[in-house]
Amino acid sequence: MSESKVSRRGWLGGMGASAAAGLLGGGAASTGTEAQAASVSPGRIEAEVLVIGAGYAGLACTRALQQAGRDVVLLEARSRPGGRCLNQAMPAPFQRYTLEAGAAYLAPQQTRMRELAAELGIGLFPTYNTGKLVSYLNGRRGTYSGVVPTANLVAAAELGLALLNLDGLAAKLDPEVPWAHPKAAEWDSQTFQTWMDKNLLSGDAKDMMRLAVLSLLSCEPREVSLLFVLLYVRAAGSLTTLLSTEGGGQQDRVVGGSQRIALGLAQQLQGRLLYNMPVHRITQTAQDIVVQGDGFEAHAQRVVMAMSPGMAGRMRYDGMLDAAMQQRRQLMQRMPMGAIWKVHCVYDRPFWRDDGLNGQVTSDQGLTKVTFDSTPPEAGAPGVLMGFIDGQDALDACAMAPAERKQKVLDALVAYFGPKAAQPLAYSEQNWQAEDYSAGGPTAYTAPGVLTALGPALRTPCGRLHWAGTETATVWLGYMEGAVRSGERAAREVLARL
Ligand SMILES: Cc1cc2nc3c(=O)[nH]c(=O)nc-3n(C[C@H](O)[C@H](O)[C@H](O)COP(=O)(O)OP(=O)(O)OC[C@H]3O[C@@H](n4cnc5c(N)ncnc54)[C@H](O)[C@@H]3O)c2cc1C
Repeated sequence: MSESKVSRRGWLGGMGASAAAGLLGGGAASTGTEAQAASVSPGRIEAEVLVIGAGYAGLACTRALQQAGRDVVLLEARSRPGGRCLNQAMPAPFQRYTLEAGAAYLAPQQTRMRELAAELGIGLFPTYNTGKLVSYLNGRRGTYSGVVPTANLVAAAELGLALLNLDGLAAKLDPEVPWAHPKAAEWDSQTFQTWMDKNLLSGDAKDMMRLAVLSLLSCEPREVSLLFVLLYVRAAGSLTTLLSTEGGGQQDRVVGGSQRIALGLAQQLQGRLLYNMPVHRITQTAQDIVVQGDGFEAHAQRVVMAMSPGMAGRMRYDGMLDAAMQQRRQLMQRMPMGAIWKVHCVYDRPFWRDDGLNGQVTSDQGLTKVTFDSTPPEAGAPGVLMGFIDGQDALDACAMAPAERKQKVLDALVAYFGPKAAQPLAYSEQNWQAEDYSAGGPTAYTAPGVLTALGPALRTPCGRLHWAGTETATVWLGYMEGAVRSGERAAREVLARL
């Protein structure tokens, strides 16, 4: 393997103290020293391939290139790996336990993530799923089992049929080229709300379907294209798989938090992962491709952008005027992120379990409408209720004072789980809209017209520039699994061209 030429002296001179701390291993995982030791010229990095963004896509891509014997450097803006996946210490006095502020769950079908966990010796455990779910619809509280709330049997039957109908449509799509389906234009000319209005009669069924979209994409049905929803479903197998705990998207959790897998991958990269390196400009020349950020310049033969289209769209791109790049630029303006908060309420014990409840909620009101039991697996750990705030609620929550927001969350939990929920011993919240290098979550989506007009631009390389990130995946698009697979696909693309 040829050696990267990386100047440590130049970076330390050109960057602030926190950046320097990151370079010296002060971030969440040590950067190691191998690439830095190959320092030759101030402020300049040289590698065969540069990967930008150390979320799961970038980590998987860099690892695959390194395993293929290529000289690769991974540049990350933050001082930690994992991107939309973030472990946090629980608030005092429970700080020895971990909360997952971002991605948490793994489905049994998410095989690459599970293989990586196994390889790193990181265990999984089942999401607490014993007992009934709570439904809170039209101001009435009930309990149920399975995927669909049964408080209104007619609506439940209608919803069940709608799920089957959507699964049937999704199954016809080729996830590599959903825009090539004969009905793609029809499906991409309407929002999911339009489809719901045409296909669901009862208000309750519409409310529950809205909740399904909110919980999967953190956007409103009126914002997202039907074709995109079908692609999302197709990439995961079925809507039931996406919405299920046992056997589906929420089946398992990672012991110690899902960012552990990212930290483990980062550690394997032996100094090729550099933190506090936000990239601002990418220039393609006849000989190479140049990446610039605060106080550094990096040269390579190929660059992989491993982040959401919106984040990639914030760069300045020079020397790339071909049609593929013009289309990519347009796409990057047209793929907004969902809006999401994650809140955690910590209690001395998981009291809802005593009432035969598994901590999961389906609600059409309240600031948090979907909750899970996020109690850590350690014996004697405190009970934790996690709530998502999605879509319009998430946008509204940005404008609330912290005390008001917390009170609204607790009001909702009291409605679902009773008065004991009113007094958590600790409370924490994560606002993904406020994260500079995510700007929302869990994934980007497309409004009508975008996939059919610009879908191929998701993955088409632009000269020496390649695109990864979960949004470019065809399997478990929007999930950690999709991110890993997208990174490995981009690595194969690069290897074929080096
Ligand atoms: C609240 C929440 C809950 C979720 N729940 C789940 C779940 O339960 N299961 C699941 O599988 N998925 C879940 N997801 C989705 C999952 O987190 C993402 O699909 C996945 O992490 C995306 O990985 P990525 O590598 O594609 O992008 P990212 O994780 O966004 O990584 C991109 C990286 O690029 C970096 N970057 C951005 N701009 C620059 C720049 N200019 N220069 C250098 N670096 C830059 C960022 O800092 C980041 O590290 C959730 C997400 C959120 C937010």
